[in-house]
Amino acid sequence: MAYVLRTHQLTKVFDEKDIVTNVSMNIKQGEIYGFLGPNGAGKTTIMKMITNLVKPTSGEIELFGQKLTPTSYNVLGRMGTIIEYPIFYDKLTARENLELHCEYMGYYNKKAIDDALELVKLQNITNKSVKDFSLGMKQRLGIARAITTKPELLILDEPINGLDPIGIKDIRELFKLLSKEYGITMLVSSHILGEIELVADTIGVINHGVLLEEVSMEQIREKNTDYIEFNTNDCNKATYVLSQQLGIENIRVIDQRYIRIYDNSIPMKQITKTLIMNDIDVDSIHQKNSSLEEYFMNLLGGGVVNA
Ligand SMILES: Nc1ncnc2c1ncn2[C@@H]1O[C@H](COP(=O)(O)OP(=O)(O)OP(=O)(O)O)[C@@H](O)[C@H]1O
Repeated sequence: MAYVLRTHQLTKVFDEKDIVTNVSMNIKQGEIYGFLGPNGAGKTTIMKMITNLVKPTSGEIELFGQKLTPTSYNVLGRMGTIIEYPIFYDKLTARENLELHCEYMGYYNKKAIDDALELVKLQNITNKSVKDFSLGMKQRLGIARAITTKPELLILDEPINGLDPIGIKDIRELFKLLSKEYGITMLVSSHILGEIELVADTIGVINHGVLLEEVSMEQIREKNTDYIEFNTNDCNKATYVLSQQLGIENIRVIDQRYIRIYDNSIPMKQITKTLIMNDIDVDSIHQKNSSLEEYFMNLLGGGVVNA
């Protein structure tokens, strides 16, 4: 398996506070890696360490198979990044901003600028200065800037933040295009699951600086378990009866109103019968599929991951 980016036990302590702890991420060539976690989880700090903007307290970063050091300029030149909000020269146009950027990077190539502007659909906005751009246009220009130098890896920190649904859809399509057509590996952070799950091949979930899970979307979909859910006014008695009489252990009480049974071996009919025979009122009992959202909510212990 070819990895474009790996971190090994990456750790950052700021002011004696553990901000990132022993994070080992593995990003494969060509994939979109969704980096999901609530605000303040440590995503930006990790991205800054990967781009040499912040020095790790300990641990290692491996980019394109090479260990990242303070002088890894060649490796950094193979990446395009937007970390926090993209900053532009406000009075200049989109093209002028890209030209300046390319000159600064020592990579002036008119065709690359044309291609990048076309990819993000800004090729016809010729006279407008960036100060008159919408947030979505600025995000798209940020991506254009990150891809003008033909990077192999794109690192984008919350690129969808603050965009309207149409802007989000545009960016999502752009990500897929960059990944599938141009083979660019992407590390994209977000605190919103709905944005990430539609584009990512692999998801890394982080909370309080700890990587809780790194899993492919395919595996996640397989892991989504079925359960039986019913509504009752006496959850305590119901859980007691189900565990004592049917031996069901995998039970969860939601809001003191609903009970979920994660045990496929007992038929729904038998559960209903047992509850009724024990004088427990049961409203609406049904078989359900737990959603992806619940899976992540459980993992994050209620952290914000949905819009
Ligand atoms: N230079 C710094 N000095 C001290 N603390 C910092 C510094 N940079 C970040 N932090 C703290 O590290 C924690 C993680 O911040 P970080 O920006 O990495 O999180 P995040 O997951 O990207 O969240 P957000 O989406 O809100 O930016 C926060 O509590 C933040 O206050």
